[in-house]
Amino acid sequence: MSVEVYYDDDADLGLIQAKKVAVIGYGSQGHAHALSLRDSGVDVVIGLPEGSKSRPKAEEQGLRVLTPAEAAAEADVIMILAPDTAQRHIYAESIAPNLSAGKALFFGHGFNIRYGLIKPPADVDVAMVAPKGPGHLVRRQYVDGKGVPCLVAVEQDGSGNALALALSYAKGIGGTRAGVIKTSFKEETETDLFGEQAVLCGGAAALVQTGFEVLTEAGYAPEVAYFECLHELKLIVDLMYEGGIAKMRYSISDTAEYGDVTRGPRVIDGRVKEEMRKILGEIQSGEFAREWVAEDEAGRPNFRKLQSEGAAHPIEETGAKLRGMMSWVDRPITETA
Ligand SMILES: NC(=O)C1=CN([C@@H]2O[C@H](COP(=O)(O)OP(=O)(O)OC[C@H]3O[C@@H](n4cnc5c(N)ncnc54)[C@H](OP(=O)(O)O)[C@@H]3O)[C@@H](O)[C@H]2O)C=CC1
Ligand SMILES: CC[C@](O)(C(C)=O)C(=O)O
Ligand SMILES: [Mg+2]
Ligand SMILES: [Mg+2]
Repeated sequence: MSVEVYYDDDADLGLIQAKKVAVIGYGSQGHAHALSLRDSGVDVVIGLPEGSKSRPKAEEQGLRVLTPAEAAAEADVIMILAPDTAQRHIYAESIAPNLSAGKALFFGHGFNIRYGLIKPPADVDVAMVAPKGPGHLVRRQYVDGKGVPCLVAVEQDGSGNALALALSYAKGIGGTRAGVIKTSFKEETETDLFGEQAVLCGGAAALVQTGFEVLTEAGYAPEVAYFECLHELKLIVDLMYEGGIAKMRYSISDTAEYGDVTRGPRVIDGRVKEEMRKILGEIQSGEFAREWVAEDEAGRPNFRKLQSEGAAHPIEETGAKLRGMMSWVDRPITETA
């Protein structure tokens, strides 16, 4: 199945420049979209509740900040970049009353539409521009003249022009510099959740922590284990990013490559693949979404406990000490780039 990939020449920045855009939320994605759209010549307003800790950050950047309802009322395009679990409440209280016919409702991830938590009226555009990368790097890449690839999708095309508008928005945040793939809300949501759970975040973090534990429990120095299992992973993944697994294997020693092809499949074996299939099934059936919404509504007790355990893992203390010695690595997260 071939996909459509759009680049700078396929998108007209003028479409989004002609609209007023409300970015609801100013966190990882919100600050990146808002600042890059503004730098692309778009009229942007931020929607945040009174008392939000993000307000001073947006105001320091010279952005106009209103409440979500006021921002939605002013805007032609409303991009929701608040936490997924908060979006249905923000929509009901602040956006729906201000979502008149002809406006566009945009998302950075399809969770609330895919699982039926938000049901917009038929006379508005509903589209998604979902960067395939963390917001702080979306902004950093834009500033550096590069871009993070994005997915776009159109759920409702009230105007008949929703795809062109989404592509224009994607160009405004640098996405079309790297490539923008047209997909559906369903495909984006299910693949994004799978990727972050099984591979990018859940899988990778568990792999790193487990490797670190095996080495340190066997008596090796935590510092050596940290460099081996975490720090060097970035350098190995950099080669994969540049030229695939083939380029990584070209650069490593043949001893490493032999160990890679004979031992890797013993670590990530049939049982792991079967578990990945189960995780995908929970995403497809809506089980994960129901669990996450219920956990959030209960005040996130299990999530908070697991977050604390992760933060207390010995690899964090070792890493903090070592990164402190490498000024180029210990780079603060900033919303001001
Ligand atoms: N993080 C990422 O890189 C990616 C995220 N996404 C998607 O982007 C969306 C935003 O995620 P992310 O950037 O991580 O979110 P963050 O948690 O980083 O930021 C959320 C922002 O929303 C604000 N907020 C919280 N409650 C409300 C409210 N009731 N009304 C308005 N604003 C509110 C927060 O303000 P305060 O400071 O006051 O809490 C904060 O500014 C999600 O749909 C996510 O799935 C997609 C791709 C990657
Ligand atoms: C990989 C995590 C992510 O999906 C992302 C940065 O793309 C997220 O939801 O934060
Ligand atoms: Mg993602
Ligand atoms: Mg995600």
